[in-house]
Amino acid sequence: MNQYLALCRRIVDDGVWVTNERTGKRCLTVINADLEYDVAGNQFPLITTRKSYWKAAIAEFLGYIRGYDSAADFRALGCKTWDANANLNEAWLQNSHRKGEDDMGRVYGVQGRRWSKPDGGHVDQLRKVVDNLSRGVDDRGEIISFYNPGEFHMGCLRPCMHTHNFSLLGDTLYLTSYQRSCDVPLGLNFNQVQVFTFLALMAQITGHKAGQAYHKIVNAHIYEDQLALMRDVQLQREPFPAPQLEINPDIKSLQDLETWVTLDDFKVNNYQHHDPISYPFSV
Ligand SMILES: Nc1nc(=O)c2c([nH]1)NC[C@@H]1CN(c3ccc(C(=O)N[C@@H](CCC(=O)O)C(=O)O)cc3)CN21
Ligand SMILES: O=c1ccn([C@H]2C[C@H](O)[C@@H](COP(=O)(O)O)O2)c(=O)[nH]1
Repeated sequence: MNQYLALCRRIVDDGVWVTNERTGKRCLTVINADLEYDVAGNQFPLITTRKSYWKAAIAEFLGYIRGYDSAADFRALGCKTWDANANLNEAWLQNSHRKGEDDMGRVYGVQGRRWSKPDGGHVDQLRKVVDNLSRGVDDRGEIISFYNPGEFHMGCLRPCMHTHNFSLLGDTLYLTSYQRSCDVPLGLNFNQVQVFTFLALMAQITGHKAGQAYHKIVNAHIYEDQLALMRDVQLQREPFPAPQLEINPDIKSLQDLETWVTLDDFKVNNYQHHDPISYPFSV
């Protein structure tokens, strides 16, 4: 939690105003942030200086794991975060690749599970990583990349957290995740939960101990209409100790994640938090 607050403070104190063409808003911006999560010690990096909707964050990630491309499928899991980008983003609404209501196009999970090969067929990146790690193999390329510039025009948004790189040292699994663009008041709440949970889940289904997760962010920003709430409300609050994440131990394979797992298979224990803060969202 302290590293999150330090990043917020750094943006408020040292950030530079940058105008963003896509949203038409100015963002207070810093470059380069390195966050680290103690998955081994189950220090769940949930924001405590406001109420954080961690279930929606896990649901969103489960949708990526399943390769979903429809905001309706995300809603069915308990996550509304793709509604606006799928249905209110003017450029995407005009795009001939959009297949209708709720379609997100070839984003995130579609690339992770069905990356198109130029000679036909698809690559299932996640399946390959799970299979290797389950055999105790780290080929130094256990990478899942959602970043496919050749298909950006076929999706509603370029991926923000775009690459997840797993590493095995002995029987301990590590994860390094890369993010090109980060909405610190809203998106990072979710992304911290997702990086942590991804490592915890992958360790569980491949039969390894979880180590640390490393989260590397390039452009970290606060939108102009979020700044006062962050500076004058959230940053004035004292954080509580980190809660713990409990995952149903019956989840044992990628197939389990693809078929029967729901949000009821995740619990957070000892979550103490301050009141909710409703930050504006930019489409
Ligand atoms: N501007 C922007 N920021 C983002 O963080 C973001 C995007 N766009 N577009 C794609 C996804 C969607 N994500 C989102 C979208 C909405 C919330 C949000 O509204 N969160 C609220 C309430 C969530 C709930 O009730 O479930 C929050 O207070 O955290 C968070 C992440 C993250 N991404
Ligand atoms: O997982 C996510 C997804 C999105 N974001 C934020 C970061 C930016 O504020 C927007 C995306 O806009 P771009 O113009 O494509 O950079 O969404 C996030 O923080 N986390």
